[in-house]
Amino acid sequence: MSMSARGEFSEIPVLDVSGLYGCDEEAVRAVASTLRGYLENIGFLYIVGHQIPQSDIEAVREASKQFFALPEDEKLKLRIDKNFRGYLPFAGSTIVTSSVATVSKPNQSESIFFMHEVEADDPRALAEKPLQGPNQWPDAALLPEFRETIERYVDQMSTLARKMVAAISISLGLSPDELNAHFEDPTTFLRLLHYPTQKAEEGLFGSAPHTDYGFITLLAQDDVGGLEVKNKAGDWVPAPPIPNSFVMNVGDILARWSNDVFVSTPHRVINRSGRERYSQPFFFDPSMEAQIEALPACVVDDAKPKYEPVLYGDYLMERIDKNYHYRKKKAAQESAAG
Ligand SMILES: O=C(O)CCC(=O)C(=O)O
Ligand SMILES: [Fe+2]
Repeated sequence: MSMSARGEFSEIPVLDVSGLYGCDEEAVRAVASTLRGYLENIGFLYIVGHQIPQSDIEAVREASKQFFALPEDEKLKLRIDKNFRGYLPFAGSTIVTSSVATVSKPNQSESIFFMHEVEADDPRALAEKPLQGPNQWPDAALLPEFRETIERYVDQMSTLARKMVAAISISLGLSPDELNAHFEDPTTFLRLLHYPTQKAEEGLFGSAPHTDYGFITLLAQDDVGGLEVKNKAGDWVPAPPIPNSFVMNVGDILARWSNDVFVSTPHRVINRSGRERYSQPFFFDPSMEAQIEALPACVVDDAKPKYEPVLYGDYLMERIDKNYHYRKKKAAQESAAG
């Protein structure tokens, strides 16, 4: 593929990560080294050779289709809550912190978020720590296998994500476990997305141009297409469906942590297909308590790091409060009170 410098790309590269699963250290280093180049220059790649069965990915897609096919009042019983778990109806989010575009029309999608599970009687939930509470599940009488399917997938995706975290560590010359230490209680989001067919209209997006907040995103998409990634020239490069792959991308906190060695690249979705589209991004992020401070491996000599250290939890709450309508009133009250 043609890739010469940062941001100059005309397609999204494919990386076979099967080498990460063996014990050949040379093979592990080779994967990590190629990965580093992609994360530095593009911020996006496909990964293949992961160990997640296609049938488990498809089971989640089926579960997602069944959920979105429920009557609206049934879905609204799970309306997204203060812990960011649940259903975000069609046109529920407009990205206002986007530095990439002036965005005014709501996204043409509906979605449901499942985060890491926190039981109602968990001390974190009882103390009302931000984003710590139970997930909201559809009625098991309506969708009997839904919860099991989702929970199995979240386990599998977390294992894959940890592999990728280790590979990123290695790519930076760190020990494989160095970054994983910040993911002791990882903040995870599985988002199931449904994009109805949309009309071609200026400024109308399934998902408006944005960067992801977190560390890495691992996305499974159906065969419809519509995801696009922005290159340095400002062209939108398609990331079409590739069987058995995940699209992996760098989120803002990884870019910040790496002192901008890695790049968090704007992307968007326009569903021009005339078909409905389903996708399932999995966001794997640090513990809320993790201190995110420029990795020494990413700072040249005695240069001053570009960003102040930040607690992941503080950073995340600020981003979430800015972007979602349903939280805005609450956030305004909180800042008025504080
Ligand atoms: O649906 C997709 O392909 C992308 C979704 C996305 O970018 C997001 O949810 O952050
Ligand atoms: Fe995204």
